[in-house]
Amino acid sequence: MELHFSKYQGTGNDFIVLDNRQNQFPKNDTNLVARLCDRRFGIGADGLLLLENDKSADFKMVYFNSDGKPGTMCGNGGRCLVVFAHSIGLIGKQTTFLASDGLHRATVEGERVSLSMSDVEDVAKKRNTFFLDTGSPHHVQRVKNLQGFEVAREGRRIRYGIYGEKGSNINFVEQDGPESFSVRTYERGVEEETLSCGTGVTAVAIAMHYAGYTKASKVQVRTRGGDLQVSFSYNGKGYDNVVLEGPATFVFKGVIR
Ligand SMILES: N[C@H](CCC[C@H](N)C(=O)O)C(=O)O
Repeated sequence: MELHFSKYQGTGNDFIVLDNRQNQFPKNDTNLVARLCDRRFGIGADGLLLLENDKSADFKMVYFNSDGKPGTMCGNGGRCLVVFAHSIGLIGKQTTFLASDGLHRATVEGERVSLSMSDVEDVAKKRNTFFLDTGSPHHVQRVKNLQGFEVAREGRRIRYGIYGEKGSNINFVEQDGPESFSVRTYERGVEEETLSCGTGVTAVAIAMHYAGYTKASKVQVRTRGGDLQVSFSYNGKGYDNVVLEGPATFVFKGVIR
């Protein structure tokens, strides 16, 4: 078996990307996916993305976390897959694709991608923490001194302590200005801090607006791997017109034998 792959990254959240329109990838092989994502025994990535055929959209995104198990929606991965689809000539500047949480629209301009995200029905608030689903589940917590914060240790404790086996992604946020925030995320399925998490950044922007820390409907979010923008409309109960915008970059390609 010979598998051609590409490596992409979106604000430092990195992915192995494969064109699986011929269905040749053994996607039930959890150990293989985990091994390909392993940074010592494999190519190394936070996740693996398959581009597949779909009846109603330009393509389907199938996403696995680096533990080899199917993930829910991935915002950085979605942007990477759009750039990949554009590079193989499958799509033009506009596209619609299917992911685990439904249809997404995207616009690609070089390495910049605007990606529509799921509506957010509600935000649960508990003291200074929030829980919401932006296609993936996210805990959002305000902290002081984010750069010195023990993200992996605290993230792991909350992920297993509060959210149990199913778990959640855990985001820690500090406000930089009226419309800007810095975020660090412990990712479920990677079980480590990653340099950026797109659905997490989206969750942070919405939670901070919901709590009144920002009045802006377009928020700048800084991650360790780069900057993202999130825009949205508040409809009195939840959020719609949610768009995540930022870079997605080809890194290298290769063959697995
Ligand atoms: N890194 C991703 C996916 C986060 C969700 C994933 N870790 C899961 O819980 O399945 C992103 O949104 O950019």
